[in-house]
Amino acid sequence: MGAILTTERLTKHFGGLTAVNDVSFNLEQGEILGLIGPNGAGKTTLINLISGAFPPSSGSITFNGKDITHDKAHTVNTLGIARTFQVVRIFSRLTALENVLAAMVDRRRKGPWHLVWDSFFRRACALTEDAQACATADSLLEFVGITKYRDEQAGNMPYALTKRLEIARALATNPKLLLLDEPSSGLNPAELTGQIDLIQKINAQGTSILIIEHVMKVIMGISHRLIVLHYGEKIAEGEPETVYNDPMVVEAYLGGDSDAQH
Ligand SMILES: Nc1ncnc2c1ncn2[C@@H]1O[C@H](COP(=O)(O)OP(=O)(O)OP(=O)(O)O)[C@@H](O)[C@H]1O
Repeated sequence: MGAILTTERLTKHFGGLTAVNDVSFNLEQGEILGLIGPNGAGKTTLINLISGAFPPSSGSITFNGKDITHDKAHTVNTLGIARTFQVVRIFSRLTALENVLAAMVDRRRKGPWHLVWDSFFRRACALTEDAQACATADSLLEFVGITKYRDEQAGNMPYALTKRLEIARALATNPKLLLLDEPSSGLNPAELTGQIDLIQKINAQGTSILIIEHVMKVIMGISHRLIVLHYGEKIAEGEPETVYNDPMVVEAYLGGDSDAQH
């Protein structure tokens, strides 16, 4: 199928600190690629670079054959890359439906008056022109399993379901590549299983996924391949079982003071 994402010698310095150092990898079309490494290894920085949150110091990023190295976050999103965050980012005073609609409005780049959330969204679903948007938002809520909370303020939703809402918001931009930053953090075992099922369901629909995860059960269970960062450098890449047993990885990450949750 070929790579949907390629980084070449990607590097990011923060002052004297090199958070990502000379990292090259491919993410294949339709793949779930796991990104692991100890705290501070550079995982979130790598996702920030790919999603256009800030530019790399050097190196390049190619998405779908296009150089996106210096594209800003909104452009990257428009091209088909969406992300979630380690700490959930949703609008707690908007309902679940409004949260998804807001993500769709962002994507459609409407004028600023569309940002007057209260007046807009209360009427949105009643307007014929936005009926399609509402139908899409409703189907996304159903897809991630939170239809019951459609008209609840997101701030009142259980934590695990806010993580699903954030995924629904990312899917609202219709991504070809989804970047998930610790989608299982803070979830109990039953919720973990549900999260794994959801990620696999998204992938089964053809969306490629790059996932950062500390919960080994999750990352080993769903990744087609793993890459490992350590002090900003890629130290291993390959089949999950092989990487998991790589002595360098055991030494750097899975042994010692690792915070990996088995
Ligand atoms: N905006 C920033 N400014 C300065 N330093 C930063 C910035 N973002 C990250 N860093 C530093 O870069 C290094 C890598 O951080 P990063 O958050 O990417 O690691 P991580 O592997 O995602 O860690 P964790 O698993 O704890 O989330 C750390 O030393 C961090 O303090």
